[in-house]
Amino acid sequence: MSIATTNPATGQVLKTYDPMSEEQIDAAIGRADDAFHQLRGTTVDQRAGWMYAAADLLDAERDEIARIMTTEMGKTYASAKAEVTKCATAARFYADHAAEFLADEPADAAAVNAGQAFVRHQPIGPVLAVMPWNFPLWQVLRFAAPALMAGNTGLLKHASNVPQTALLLEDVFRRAGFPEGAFTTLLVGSDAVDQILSDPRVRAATLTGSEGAGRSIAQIAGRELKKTVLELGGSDPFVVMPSADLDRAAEVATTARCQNNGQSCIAAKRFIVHTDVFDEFAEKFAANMAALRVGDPMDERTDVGPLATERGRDEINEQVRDAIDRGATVLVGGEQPTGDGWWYPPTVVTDLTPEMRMWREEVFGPVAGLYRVESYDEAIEVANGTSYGLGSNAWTRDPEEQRRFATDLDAGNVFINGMTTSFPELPFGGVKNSGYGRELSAMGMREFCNTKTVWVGGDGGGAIGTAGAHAE
Ligand SMILES: O=CCCCC(=O)O
Repeated sequence: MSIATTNPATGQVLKTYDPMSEEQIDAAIGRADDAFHQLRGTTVDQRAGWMYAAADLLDAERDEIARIMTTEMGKTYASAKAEVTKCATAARFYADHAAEFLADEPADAAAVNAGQAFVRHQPIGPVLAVMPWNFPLWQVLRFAAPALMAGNTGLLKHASNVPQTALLLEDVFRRAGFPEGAFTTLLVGSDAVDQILSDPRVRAATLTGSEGAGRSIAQIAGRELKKTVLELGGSDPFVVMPSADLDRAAEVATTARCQNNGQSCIAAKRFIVHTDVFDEFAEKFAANMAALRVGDPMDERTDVGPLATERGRDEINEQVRDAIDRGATVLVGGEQPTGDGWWYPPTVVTDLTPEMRMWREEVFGPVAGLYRVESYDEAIEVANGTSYGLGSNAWTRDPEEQRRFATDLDAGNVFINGMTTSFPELPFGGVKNSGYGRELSAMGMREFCNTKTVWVGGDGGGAIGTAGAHAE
C-alpha cells in the first residue's frame, strides 16, 4: 500500500509520500538513540514541562488537526475534535503522574537480608510503535505520552493512509520542546518493520492492529528477544439481560456499534439478548440504527461517515453477503451503496449461525450481529465463544448478575451498564487473540521500563533509594 492521503468520502488521492530509504531509517534510529541518552539526563519535571506544552498545542490546534484526521480516514469531524481533546487530557495525565509512577518502591529490607531494598523503574530506549488508522492520534498518543515521560523515545510506523496525522504529531512534540529524535515518524511500509525491530538500538515494540500484524511483529520480536505489547482486534459482546434499562441499552448499543463509523477494536459487535426482552430490544435498536444520519463527515450533523478504506468496506459487505446467503435476516441496512467513496449503512443482522463469517470474525464497520439466548449461562457461552477477548459490555440491574459478569466475561475490559472505552487512569488491553500487555495507567508506562531490583547489604553506606524520591 502506498503512503498517501486518500479522502474516503470521495476516493480521491490528495497527497502521496515516498517511503524512507534504508539509510534514512538508519539515521532516524540513530537520532532516537541519541535522544534517549539525552532524555535520560533530564528530570521528570523537565519532561513534564514539554508534555504540558504538547497538550497545549493539541488544544490550540485542535480544529486543524481534526480536519486532517477526517480527511485522511473519514471519521466525523466532531469525533475527531473529541479525539484531539482526549489526547491533550492524556498528555496532561502523564505529565501530572509520571513522578508518582516512576518513584522508587521500597521493599521489606529485613525480609531479604538487606540494609536497603527497593524497586526502581527506568527507561529502556527507543521503542517502535506500529499504529493503526482508526484513532490516528489517540492510538499513538497513548503510547507516546507515557513512553516519553518515562524517558524512552518513540519511532512511529503509522498506517500508510494517515501520513499527515503521523507527521503532525512528530511536529507537536518537537515544538513542545522534546529533543530532536525523541519522537520520530518513519514514513515506511510494513516491509521495513523487520529492519527496524532487528536493529539493536530499538529495544521494544508496541502494536495496535490486526491479529495478523500482531503475529508478525511478535515473531520478529521473539527472534530478537524484544518485549512487545500487542493490542489486536476484538469482537466485543454486548449482553442485554431482562432487568436492563432497555431504552438506555438500545441507545448506548447504537453508539457502541457505530462510533468511529463502526471501526473500533472495542466497538460492541455482537449483541447477545435474553429471549424475554429480545423482541423489544431488537425493535428499539433497529429503529435507532435506521435513524442514524450517514453523510459528509465534515458536516457536524453527520453520525456515520465513510469507511476508511475501500478494502475495509468491501470486507464488511462480503461478511454481510455471506450471512444473508446462509440464511441470516437483515433488520436494517445491508446494501452497499454505489457511487464515489467507501460507504456502508448502519446494519443489523440476526438469525446468525456458527458457519457464518459474521459469527466468528471481527466486523470492522457499522454492522451489528444480534443473538438470542435463553439464559445467563448461554449468554456467557456465546459472549466468550470467540477467539478474541478485548472489551465486553453487560446490561443488567441485578447486582448478583453484575458480579457474575465481572468475573465470567473473558476479556481485558468489562463494562456494566455502559460502553467500553479507554481512560488514562485505567489499564487497557486484551486476552486471547486480542493480544497481551496493557496500555494506559501506571501499567502502560511500566511496560517499557526496566523494573530494577536494587539490594544493598547492611554493612554501611547511606540510603540510596527512598520511596518517591527517585524519578529518572
Ligand atoms: O481500535 C481500538 C480503539 C481504542 C479506542 C479507545 O481507546 O477508546
